[in-house]
Amino acid sequence: MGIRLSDLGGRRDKKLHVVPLQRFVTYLWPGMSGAHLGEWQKRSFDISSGACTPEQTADAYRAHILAIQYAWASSQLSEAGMASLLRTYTERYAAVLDSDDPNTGLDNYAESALHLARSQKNHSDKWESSLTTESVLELPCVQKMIRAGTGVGKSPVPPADVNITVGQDCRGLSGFPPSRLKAAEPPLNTPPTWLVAEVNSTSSTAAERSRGPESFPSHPHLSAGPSTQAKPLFDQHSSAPPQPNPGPTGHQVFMSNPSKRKTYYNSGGENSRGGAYGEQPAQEPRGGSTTNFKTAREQFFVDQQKKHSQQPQRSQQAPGMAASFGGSNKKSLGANRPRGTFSKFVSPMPRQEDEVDRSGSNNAQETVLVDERLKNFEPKIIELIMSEIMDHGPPVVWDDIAGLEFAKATIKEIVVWPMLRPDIFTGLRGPPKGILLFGPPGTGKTLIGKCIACQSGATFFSISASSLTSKWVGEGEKMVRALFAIARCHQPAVIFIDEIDSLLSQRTDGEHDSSRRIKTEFLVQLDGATTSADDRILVVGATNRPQEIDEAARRRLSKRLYIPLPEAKARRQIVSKLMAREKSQLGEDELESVVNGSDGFSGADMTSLCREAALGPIRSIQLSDIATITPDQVRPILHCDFLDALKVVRPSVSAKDLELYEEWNKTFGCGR
Ligand SMILES: Nc1ncnc2c1ncn2[C@@H]1O[C@H](COP(=O)(O)OP(=O)(O)OP(=O)(O)O)[C@@H](O)[C@H]1O
Ligand SMILES: [Mg+2]
Repeated sequence: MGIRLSDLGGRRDKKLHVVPLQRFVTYLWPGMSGAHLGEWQKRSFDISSGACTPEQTADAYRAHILAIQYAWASSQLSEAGMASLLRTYTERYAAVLDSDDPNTGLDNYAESALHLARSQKNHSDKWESSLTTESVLELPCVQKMIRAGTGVGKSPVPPADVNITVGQDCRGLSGFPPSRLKAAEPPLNTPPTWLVAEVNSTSSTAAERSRGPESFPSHPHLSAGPSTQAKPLFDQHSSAPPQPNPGPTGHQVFMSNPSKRKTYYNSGGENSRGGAYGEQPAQEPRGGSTTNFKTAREQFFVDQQKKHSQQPQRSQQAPGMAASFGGSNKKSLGANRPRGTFSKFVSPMPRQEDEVDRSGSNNAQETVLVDERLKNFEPKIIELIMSEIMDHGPPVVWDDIAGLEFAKATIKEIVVWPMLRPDIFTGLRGPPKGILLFGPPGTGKTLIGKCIACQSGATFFSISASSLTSKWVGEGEKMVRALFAIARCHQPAVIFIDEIDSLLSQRTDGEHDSSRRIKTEFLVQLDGATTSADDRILVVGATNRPQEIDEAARRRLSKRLYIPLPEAKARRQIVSKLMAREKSQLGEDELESVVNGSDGFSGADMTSLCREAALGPIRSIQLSDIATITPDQVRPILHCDFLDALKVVRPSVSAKDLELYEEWNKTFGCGR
């Protein structure tokens, strides 16, 4: 094939371009004739001759790059060859763009890209082509091409004519230089792909520009597709001297650094199949004076974000951008985060629900003692059990309990001392874990429970049968389990179950399943609590119907203490203690007669007797004086008042009932 290297004669620095140009043409069209090679040689030499304006040079290099891409895309060029050529021509192209010498460079890379990204005109937009889709078809060269396309095997134009004369003025057609006309004349039946694409894109670009700047491609400088080849290679308007350099700004300083640009192009040019220039400049290392540098793409997104600050950050690249950068991984100002348009927007502001949840959880943490052992229980049940912890209220001391010396001593021995000295009460001396207080009503069983709560220093749970029963099936068992679990978390603990007969009455065949399950669960828990050596949980039950307690519960409440009716001494103490708080005049003999007259009375009955006697002074006041009398004028409680009270207050416990208690105490009781 006849490569006419003779055409290179007289050109300066021709040696520098012959070899790459030959290789380029060989890569592009292995079977190309010498006319093609000459065309490329001529163009390359014209570019490097210095006769071209920087704009023309940049356009020419860009055309080279596109031609390389087309050749590679049409399998006319290997990938390695494409990468090598791309590297060469992108470096040259970048050098023209970056150079701040107005004679050789544009120094407007970023600025130009920014303008284009904003769909604004820059100085490259000064060129206005007069070509339209219709007018381009009327061009002689196009007509020739059309005619040549209809012919077979004929070349209408001699190969020698297929040359591009760069930089020559064109007077024949406004906006379409003769070089373009020459280049457009088809030297072969099938013109080179780049040439056809270029002509087509030129016409389309003219049509687009006629529609206004809005329809202009957003990023023609960096776009790879044919439609983005928006500017002609060489036009008369672009030969005008470049715009005065406004002075290097931060980004211009960076972009005018050819070494950095070289690194930029080398970084991804070979592997970036979809983009002509590989990695975008956003991946350049930043620091020092380049910290404030923003690439055109970054600046574009910043502007977009400012414009649409109310909208979520865009994650999708603009179509032009995506085409330009090939869709490879790019660093940007967060625009390529994996948060798509339809992905959930996460507001940096705390949500109201979060605030509620957080406060709710805090409250729950404050009200419910979190323990690993309680994790399986519902918070609601735990909260209910915790509310059953007895509020100490008015303190009750042992002396407030009249009589009952043996019971008090036993309870002190079982409850108080082991709590105080657990190291001594070990082994066989270990206290019983279950106590049953049984006896006639009103004898002070509940009062003893209150005293234990106050004096033992243990966590006191006062549980009634009603608090453990629920209309919901299964809730009662959960309550029982939760009760003992919480007690284990708060050792030492006393679980006081008043009226325990209602909870642990003997199981019968006719009873409801739910109450039977609660009893069973309670017995299971009671067994564990009363047999575990490590747990310091005391279960105290009180009942005035001990004979109704289930035998299994009776066994578990091993210390069964009879709380009998108060003896005469105890009754005296009750009256004396109550009268000491009131204004009374009760002599020893008179008190003795009251104690003797109240035989068989319970502690509650003795309290009722004193209340009745205390109303005697009021009843002696005249009705006319009741509104005006002062407290000091009310007379003291006298013996006669007790005698009147003894007439109306009767013992609440019958002798028959007492026999049952005595009998049961002899059978199951632990007292003397
Ligand atoms: N031993 C006592 N010493 C002082 N007061 C007592 C004594 N026993 C009973 N009382 C008085 O009687 C009231 C009722 O006592 P308490 O409620 O403890 O009786 P109880 O044995 O629990 O009766 P029930 O079996 O009906 O529940 C007490 O508030 C107290 O005023
Ligand atoms: Mg009671």
